[in-house]
Amino acid sequence: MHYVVAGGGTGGHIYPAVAIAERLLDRGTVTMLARAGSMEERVFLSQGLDVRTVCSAPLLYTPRSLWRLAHATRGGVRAARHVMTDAHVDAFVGTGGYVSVPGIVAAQMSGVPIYLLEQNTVMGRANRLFSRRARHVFLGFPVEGVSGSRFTVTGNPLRRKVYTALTECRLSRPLRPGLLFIGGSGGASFVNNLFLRTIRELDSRGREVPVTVVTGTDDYARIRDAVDELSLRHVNPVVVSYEEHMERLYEHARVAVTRGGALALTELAVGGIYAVVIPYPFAVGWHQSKNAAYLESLGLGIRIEQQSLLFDRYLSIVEKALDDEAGPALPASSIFGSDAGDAIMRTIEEECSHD
Ligand SMILES: CC(=O)N[C@H]1[C@@H](OP(=O)(O)OP(=O)(O)OC[C@H]2O[C@@H](n3ccc(=O)[nH]c3=O)[C@H](O)[C@@H]2O)O[C@H](CO)[C@@H](O)[C@@H]1O
Repeated sequence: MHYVVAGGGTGGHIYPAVAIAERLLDRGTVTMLARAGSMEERVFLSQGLDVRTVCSAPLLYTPRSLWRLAHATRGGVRAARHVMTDAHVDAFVGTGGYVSVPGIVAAQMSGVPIYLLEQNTVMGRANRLFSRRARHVFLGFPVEGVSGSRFTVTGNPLRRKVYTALTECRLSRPLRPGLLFIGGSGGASFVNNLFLRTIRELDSRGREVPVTVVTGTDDYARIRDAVDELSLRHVNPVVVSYEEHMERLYEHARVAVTRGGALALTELAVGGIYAVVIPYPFAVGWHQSKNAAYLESLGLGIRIEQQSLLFDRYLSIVEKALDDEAGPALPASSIFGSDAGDAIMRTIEEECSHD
């Protein structure tokens, strides 16, 4: 079997593409589509994946017609069609981001079955436009108003190493005592500022808790300098700009303060790491807030909106969660209790082997 996979732009699109490719590689060969010089190209190559570059245009104007869109991204579609016709392709998988668009259009033109992943509780723009053309849409979270046999709530696929480490983390209770701050794949200055205020306060209370922050590359120097200036006595925080091996940070965490990105929330839920979620307030359709609400409904975390965050209340939530050695229990038959990557791979394999 030969598969083509595309997803790009941010970690929330790129890492699910890696996770699916890792599983499909057990069953055949995989070619990844990426924009030249992009984050997805760098990540795919670092994972030893076979990459072909295509150019792509933003979906800024949400074109209604596939053919108008095909025109706007014609260079990318041409390159993607070459990939589809060079070898017999059994399936195309798109995990979102602009780069998946030429892949979807090329797959449609070449008669290759299309599979899509929607990571969030709200359908993204590209998936809204293309889900009718997909043979199957995998959902990382239940999506309001979406049902039917073509849609399956699988949960979000995680990279194998991350999934294994997190599952072990959840099973080997009690959890390690660390507090982790993550602002999504690009970092978030709001989360970084909250980290500074939190460590100052925990230090003044004499609380010796291991704290790590992943700042994002843009804010790294500012936060590192600010930590040096605090001259802390009890808390000795680790400041990281970007972590290639997130499992190493998750392994030490009991609680995470995080944005509401679908992949971060999935990873925390799988690991049984309590999530204090401060959703990005400008996310399209408030999807981060809705992602967080879903986690909260399962008792796996709490949602605090940025606009209404009261520091003292927030800190008492964090401290209470840090004192809970066992962490939250995963409800029976929750979507976070099994390997979504394997489920997606099995569906694609089964459906394509009947063709
Ligand atoms: C601002 C915005 O609209 N962000 C969106 C973007 O999130 P974004 O890409 O920021 O965030 P996610 O939390 O979904 O995914 C981040 C991924 O990057 C990884 N990671 C992160 C930091 C790091 O240093 N190293 C690392 O490997 C995480 O382990 C995770 O796998 O796509 C997600 C999936 O559609 C959406 O839910 C988010 O709303």
